[in-house]
Amino acid sequence: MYIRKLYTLVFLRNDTHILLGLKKRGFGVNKWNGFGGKVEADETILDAALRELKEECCVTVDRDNLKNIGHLEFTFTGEPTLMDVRVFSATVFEGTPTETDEMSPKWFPYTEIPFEDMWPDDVIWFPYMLKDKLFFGKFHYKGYDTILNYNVEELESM
Ligand SMILES: Cc1cc(-c2ccco2)c2oc(N)nc2c1
Repeated sequence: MYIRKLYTLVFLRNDTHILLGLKKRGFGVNKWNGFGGKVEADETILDAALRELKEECCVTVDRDNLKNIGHLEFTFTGEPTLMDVRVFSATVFEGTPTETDEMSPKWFPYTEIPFEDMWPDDVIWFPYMLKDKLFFGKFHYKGYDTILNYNVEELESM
């Protein structure tokens, strides 16, 4: 029986590049990732995704243009929390990605995604995202660097 905590992760994409942010502090520091964070008690998951994106890189997305593309669950040996991460992507957005206290944004060609400086699960589920397939992945970590076991499946709908 886990304590489920909701998080969001947003990826901005165009035909050739994906926007990643280098986390400058806190959880996942020094890893490239999408933009996101905790869903607060007083907000919807979608509002949290839009809020975190704006806070972390000054970009705004119309909620109609934010697509829920995946769902990830992370558990950790010896810890009671389950991180329930809702993954979104957008191709239409307003504003220029700008560095903040939290994140340093950078556009990466799809052929140059820096997996060695990202969470170890990313290399496993990114291919689903990059092929525009909906996905559900469960990862059980030992610490924050080692995946003990995982499962990823393609979904017909979220
Ligand atoms: C354990 C873990 C957590 C997250 C996370 C924290 C907040 C939003 O996502 C990840 O993100 C990615 N790409 N792998 C991740 C692994």
